[in-house]
Amino acid sequence: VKMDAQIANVKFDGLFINASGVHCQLNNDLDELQANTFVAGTVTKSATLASRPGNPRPRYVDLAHGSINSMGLPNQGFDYYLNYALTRPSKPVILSVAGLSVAENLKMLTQIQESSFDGLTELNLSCPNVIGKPQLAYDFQATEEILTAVFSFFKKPLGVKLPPYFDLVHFDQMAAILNKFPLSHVNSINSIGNGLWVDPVTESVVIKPKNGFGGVGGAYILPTALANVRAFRMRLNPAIKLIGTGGVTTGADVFAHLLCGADIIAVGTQLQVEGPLVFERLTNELAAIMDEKNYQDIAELRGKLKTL
Ligand SMILES: O=C(O)c1[nH]c(=O)[nH]c(=O)c1I
Repeated sequence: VKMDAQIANVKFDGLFINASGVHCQLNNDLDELQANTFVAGTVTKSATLASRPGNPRPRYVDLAHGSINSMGLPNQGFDYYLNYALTRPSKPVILSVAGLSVAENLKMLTQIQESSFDGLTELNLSCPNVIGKPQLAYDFQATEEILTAVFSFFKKPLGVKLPPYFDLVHFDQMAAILNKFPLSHVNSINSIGNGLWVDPVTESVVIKPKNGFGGVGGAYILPTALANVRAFRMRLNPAIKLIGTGGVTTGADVFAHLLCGADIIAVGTQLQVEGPLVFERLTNELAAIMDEKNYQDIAELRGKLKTL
């Protein structure tokens, strides 16, 4: 079964990447994914200029049908990931940046522009867990302003990581903004921000930061992820590709994301829970579904979701 995709000048020989934040903080984590036959590319942990320890622990918990996290952007610092991208990969590396200010984002993007990096860059506009900082992509004016500033000098392929939206008018408004820019891709969705999990035994929240509020991932968020992928596929210029992220735990979930229009698929919570073997399982489960339906190539079904 043919499973590949292209975003800008980058060819992915397969469908799967990790979701930024999972299995991608250190070189060894990234190398392990790069070496995995069923992984087509890797995304680095979103970077800030300086390294960060992140929020106090416990800051990640697996739940019955997903996860909750308030990591707080722990990372080794931008140079670490740029170096990785420049020296190590056999497969595509997507560099994720999440500066704490517009200036910090522009500084990192300038360094990428001036470097020999020729892969994809992803501007994370949706981190929900930096205390005191909003998810930037919920501010449409600020989003348009930062993309205008970025594209005034950044000439390499650039995508954005978006939070989930929950209102069709917001899809219209956000897509209208994104269509103004020569984006390589949109990665949708990030975790559903500021969920809360309560442990009835301890009568307590389960993560320490932010009084227990954190981003929700995993099966809980699949309907929201599918809606966002579909909504943006229907609204964005075809030249803007889609990375479908959120709620993938089975081959059927992958198939659903593809029907909604995803070009490649990112796996987060289920990678955290199951480890890198998840990619072989998802590949096999998807291939079985495609065989059963007599599809030879993903291109035959991508974006072909039917309505009633
Ligand atoms: O807390 C985090 O580090 C984090 N957690 C998320 O769920 N999404 C993000 O984009 C980030 I930057």
